[in-house]
Amino acid sequence: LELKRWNPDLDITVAGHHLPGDIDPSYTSPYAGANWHSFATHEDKELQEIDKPGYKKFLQLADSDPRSGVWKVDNVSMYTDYEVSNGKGNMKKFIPWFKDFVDDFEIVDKSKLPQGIGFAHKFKGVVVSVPTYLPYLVQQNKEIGNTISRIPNLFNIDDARKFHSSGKRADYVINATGLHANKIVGVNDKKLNFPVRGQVLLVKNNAKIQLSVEGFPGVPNEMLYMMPRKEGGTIIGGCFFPGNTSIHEDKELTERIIKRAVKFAPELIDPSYKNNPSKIEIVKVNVGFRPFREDGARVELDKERSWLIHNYGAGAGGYQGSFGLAKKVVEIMKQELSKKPKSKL
Ligand SMILES: Cc1cc2nc3c(=O)[nH]c(=O)nc-3n(C[C@H](O)[C@H](O)[C@H](O)COP(=O)(O)OP(=O)(O)OC[C@H]3O[C@@H](n4cnc5c(N)ncnc54)[C@H](O)[C@@H]3O)c2cc1C
Repeated sequence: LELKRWNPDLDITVAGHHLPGDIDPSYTSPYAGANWHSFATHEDKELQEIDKPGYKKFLQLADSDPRSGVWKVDNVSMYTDYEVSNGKGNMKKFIPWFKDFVDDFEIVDKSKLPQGIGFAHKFKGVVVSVPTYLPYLVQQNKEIGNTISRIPNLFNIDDARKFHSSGKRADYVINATGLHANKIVGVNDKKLNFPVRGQVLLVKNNAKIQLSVEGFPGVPNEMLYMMPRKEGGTIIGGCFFPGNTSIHEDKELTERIIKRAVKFAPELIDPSYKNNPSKIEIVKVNVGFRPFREDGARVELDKERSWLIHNYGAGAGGYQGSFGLAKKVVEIMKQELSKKPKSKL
């Protein structure tokens, strides 16, 4: 979409074995929450630059295009007393790099924190309702003149050139194959690519804000986060389990997630708030796999194949980083096309 916006003359086919509407553990995007909450450290300027455009874009979509399924909701991050004491007084750890970048950032006054919480901050956040946003992207692609195409599962990257809608060989391929990118013959990547399991609940209950709580003793890979969706209902998670490939719901984790959610957001089961049910009503349990890559996403021109551009390994931030990653691809294409102007992708 960003490529076509940059250069309307490009003849672009968006091809995938799975397309929006499909549900399959090897296709991550439908399982996400999703929100913008950059995970970049203070030192990781590269990831910060990748995440920045997404924040502005999602705010703009929330303001200007109701079809996108994006809306603005305050985002509060809390850290338990346990987490704060583990930080040994180093509060910088809890203050994100984006404090001067996002709208309305503030440290929450200690007097307003619930029991057991040692520190919290807040900013103007966005929630992307994925079941609305993915079909919206398909529609946007069609309207702008790109072709969407379902293709077989490819085992060799050279085959990707065969699937241009014109029937002719594509001049360029952007490899955005997510989880299994490095298993495709020809995608030579020495870095480790690995799934990080997530389990989130879609519930009928409505939360007031986006809330995350970190620091539950004895379970370092679990946290609480919730994102109320524009159409109603809330996504509640979660966990980060690297290398765990179980596609089955962990029922005990579901129970822990519910217990934490009700503790920190009692409005979820308060009928006086948006007619919420008086208990948590689960619509769906989503188990998904974040496509992590050691040292971050790979966005570059391939060293051996001059027609191949990689864009995979977005990990836990494929939505928030999407516009920044696309920007990098556009930069690469700009350089390439300055060499040969008319292209099929
Ligand atoms: C529980 C959970 C919560 C998340 N929450 C957030 C969040 O709040 N914010 C955020 O920014 N991110 C979030 N993420 C991360 C985000 O979902 C991912 O980073 C993103 O979806 C990755 O997108 P992708 O396009 O790279 O991969 P995918 O969505 O997996 O798409 C890959 C595409 O390539 C195709 N493909 C792959 N291999 C082949 C092949 N061999 N041949 C043909 N086609 C192929 C697939 O069919 C598919 O169409 C979350 C993830 C999970 C699991």
